[in-house]
Amino acid sequence: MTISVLSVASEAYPLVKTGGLGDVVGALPAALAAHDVNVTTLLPGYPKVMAAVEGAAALHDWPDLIGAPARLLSGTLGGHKLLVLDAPGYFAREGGPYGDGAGRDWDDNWRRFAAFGRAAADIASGAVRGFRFDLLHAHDWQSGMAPAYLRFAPAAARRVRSVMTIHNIAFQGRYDPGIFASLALPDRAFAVDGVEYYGGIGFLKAGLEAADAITTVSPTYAGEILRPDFGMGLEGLIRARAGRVHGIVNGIDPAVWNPATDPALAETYDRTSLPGRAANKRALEAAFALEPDDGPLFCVVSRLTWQKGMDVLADTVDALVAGGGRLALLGSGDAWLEHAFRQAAERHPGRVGVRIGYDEALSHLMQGGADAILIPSRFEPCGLTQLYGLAYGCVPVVARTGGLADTVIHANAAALDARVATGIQFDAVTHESLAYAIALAIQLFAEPDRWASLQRAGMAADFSWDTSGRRYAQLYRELLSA
Ligand SMILES: Nc1ncnc2c1ncn2[C@@H]1O[C@H](COP(=O)(O)OP(=O)(O)O[C@H]2O[C@H](CO)[C@@H](O)[C@H](O)[C@H]2O)[C@@H](O)[C@H]1O
Repeated sequence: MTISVLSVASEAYPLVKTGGLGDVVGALPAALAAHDVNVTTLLPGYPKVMAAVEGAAALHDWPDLIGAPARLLSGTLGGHKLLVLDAPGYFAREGGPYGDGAGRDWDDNWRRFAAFGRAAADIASGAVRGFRFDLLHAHDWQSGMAPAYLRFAPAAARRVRSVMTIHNIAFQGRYDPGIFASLALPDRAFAVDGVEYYGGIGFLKAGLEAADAITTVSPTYAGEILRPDFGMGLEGLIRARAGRVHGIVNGIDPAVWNPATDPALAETYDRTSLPGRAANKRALEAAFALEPDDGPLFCVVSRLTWQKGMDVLADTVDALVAGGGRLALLGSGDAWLEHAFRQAAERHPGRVGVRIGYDEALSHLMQGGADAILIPSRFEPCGLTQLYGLAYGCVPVVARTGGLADTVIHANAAALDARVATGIQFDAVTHESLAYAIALAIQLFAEPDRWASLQRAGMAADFSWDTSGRRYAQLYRELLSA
């Protein structure tokens, strides 16, 4: 039996992406189609998303959706069904999906994403003629109210199952209790097993409490968030619902991330033609004004934040250069970290190149041209850049946490001898252990056979969506038969 799922998210590649959430939501429809699951994606009508549904006729109107009018439009996303919530009062703004160009969050984010969640629940439960879904799958706090609205719908409404996925627990959508009156929920929803969260309202909390199942994006992280240091206030709830928590690792979309076909590369290559990477290394050096040489070239493609351990990396750049390495960094985020990396580039001209900003094509060239990618995250639900690194022969050097622990095989002596190692892991996110991991990478790089073995083993690993798509499909079926 084919299952129809409404996937509800604030980002989906290629229409809107600020990070890994966009990649995963963009890849899910194809990943699940192979397992007899029909996915329709619902996105907010940001200007770029609206451009993709230009001229579409309205399928439904909400005269007053949590305080502003909205309509529903349809289009396609990579050949799969797309629904767009056109609500100009909420989404027709310049800037990013969550804030203005200067990075300040919009003051009315609670209203924007409450409206989004409300619309999702209406659509899933059949309020829009022509649409009927078996299950609603919500991603991150921006969609967290959708399962809550389903749960607190009038008793007569059709029961629709729901799944809440945590991609990043650090962002929780936490607001003052004063907004409750505007959410159009029954009074009983303001309760510890409802939308109430430490005296206020929690959007992610609401979704986690209401959903029939909770998933996160790696098995290790699913275990970590039971603990206070990773659960960030939600660990109690997650422990209470532990029987419903599943860790399903992300895959990568081979149509977008494949070094044999990638149009962003200077030269395409595969596992049998690794020397083809040299042309990409030269192009990368040119793009970052680095001295061309054959020594180890590290890269970073990351949000510049505490989560990603970028403060520790900033303290370790000098050691990396002193050891004979070079660094190309692409990222944006906290102003003080952007400043620290700009200064590092000034200290080490030709050895450290920094590009502050967001550049999708350049991120592909970095994976295709750098020798290793550094990912010193303090927590990492799954991580995608290490998966791209593995697929591209750009050896990941990662903190042993979350999905990084699950997807990289550390180059210890036994793994190297068995030729199964795919990268380097280190334990504590400190200057000392990161410097040690970088030194180990430089040492292994100096042994070309060993290094090529790391690259080839990584490129041979299977991170396609096939296995994970099957697991989501299985979970949906279990929930529908319960
Ligand atoms: N400056 C830049 N220019 C171009 N591209 C850039 C960029 N900065 C980052 N990216 C891209 O954004 C994505 C980042 O994805 P990650 O999974 O590594 O982390 P993120 O924290 O965003 O995702 C959260 O959700 C995902 C999805 O579940 C989890 O894997 C992860 O652990 C979790 O923190 C990658 O595609 C990367 O290439």
